[in-house]
Amino acid sequence: MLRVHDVRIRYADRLAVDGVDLTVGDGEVVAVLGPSGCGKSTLLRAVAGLEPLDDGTIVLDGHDLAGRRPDQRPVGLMFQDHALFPHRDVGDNVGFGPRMQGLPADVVTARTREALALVELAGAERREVTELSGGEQQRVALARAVAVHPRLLMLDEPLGSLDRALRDQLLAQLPEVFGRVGCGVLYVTHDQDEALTLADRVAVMRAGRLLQVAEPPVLWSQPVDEFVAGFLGLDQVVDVRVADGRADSPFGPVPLPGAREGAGRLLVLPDALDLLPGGGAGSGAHEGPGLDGVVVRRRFAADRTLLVVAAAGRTWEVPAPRGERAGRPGTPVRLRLDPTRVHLFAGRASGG
Ligand SMILES: Nc1ncnc2c1ncn2[C@@H]1O[C@H](COP(=O)(O)OP(=O)(O)OP(=O)(O)O)[C@@H](O)[C@H]1O
Repeated sequence: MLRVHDVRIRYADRLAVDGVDLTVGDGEVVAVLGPSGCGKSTLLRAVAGLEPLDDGTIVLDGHDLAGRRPDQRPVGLMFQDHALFPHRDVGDNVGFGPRMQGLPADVVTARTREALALVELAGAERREVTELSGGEQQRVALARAVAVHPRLLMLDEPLGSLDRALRDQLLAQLPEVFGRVGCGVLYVTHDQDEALTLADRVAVMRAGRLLQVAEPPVLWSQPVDEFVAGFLGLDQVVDVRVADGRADSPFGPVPLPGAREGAGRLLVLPDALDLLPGGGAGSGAHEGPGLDGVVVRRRFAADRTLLVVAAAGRTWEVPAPRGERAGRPGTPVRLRLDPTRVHLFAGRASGG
């Protein structure tokens, strides 16, 4: 439905967007994920018609958007600073787009009602924007973006200004809203949680270029390089040497059928490791790939407890076993590696 082809956008002497190709299908949610300054917003602004292209094309529903003003493009926009009109009430804010489209008053009213219901603010038309909480304001901004019945909904860091609890709450609601709106969605964020939670496909951007566009499980288990992995929080990477379909790693030999020979870097996925049950250091030598280490500390993540284990000159994280005394600092343990939960980075000499 949306086809961005070889788009370049230059500010003075620097390319903010450098040869980007990206598609969004009807009903598909695509997240553009990348660090601050990588060009995400510029790309989104270009699709909205707020930034001229230096090169490339943007086609929506088969129509080249070149020369179409922002208000002539069938897109809905929502930004981090929601930019609601403070002196108008909720209904006037949400009805703004449909009014600008020249729709009759009764249609504007119906669109407004429908959009507010969608974000669970039914009946809030006459409330003052200034009296709403931050989360409610963001929902009004979302309602305003969908009230125009866009073909493409574009959101730029829509949850960026919210505190953690509100952010999580809205994050949980967004998939249903997107599903009910039913149009394509382009979602810009620097937060990998948001991208992986919401998107059918994630495009990872760095310095104006897209490094990888993939479905979340693929991105997570087969990142193209260490930057993409690191940006997703995957940082358990070790040097290996591959020969005869096996990687010689600190865990011992790891089978990698078909992998290219030579030096490489092996990503150990977060779910690859557990503790050998009942195993102190030195036990389980015949249990497949493993590594002896010592518990450093416990770490509480949102929904589980992890043990930080020192082994082979670095630390690793494994799910903590149940039980009060299990995994006390100083306890010798044996890490067990699931050899199917690793990924060898395709690289110069080490690809595979
Ligand atoms: N109007 C402008 N004039 C000159 N340079 C700009 C302009 N807008 C953006 N840039 C530069 O272009 C690059 C990309 O900016 P952009 O806002 O697209 O990045 P971003 O990934 O969205 O970052 P953030 O999440 O911080 O907004 C940055 O280096 C930025 O400084």
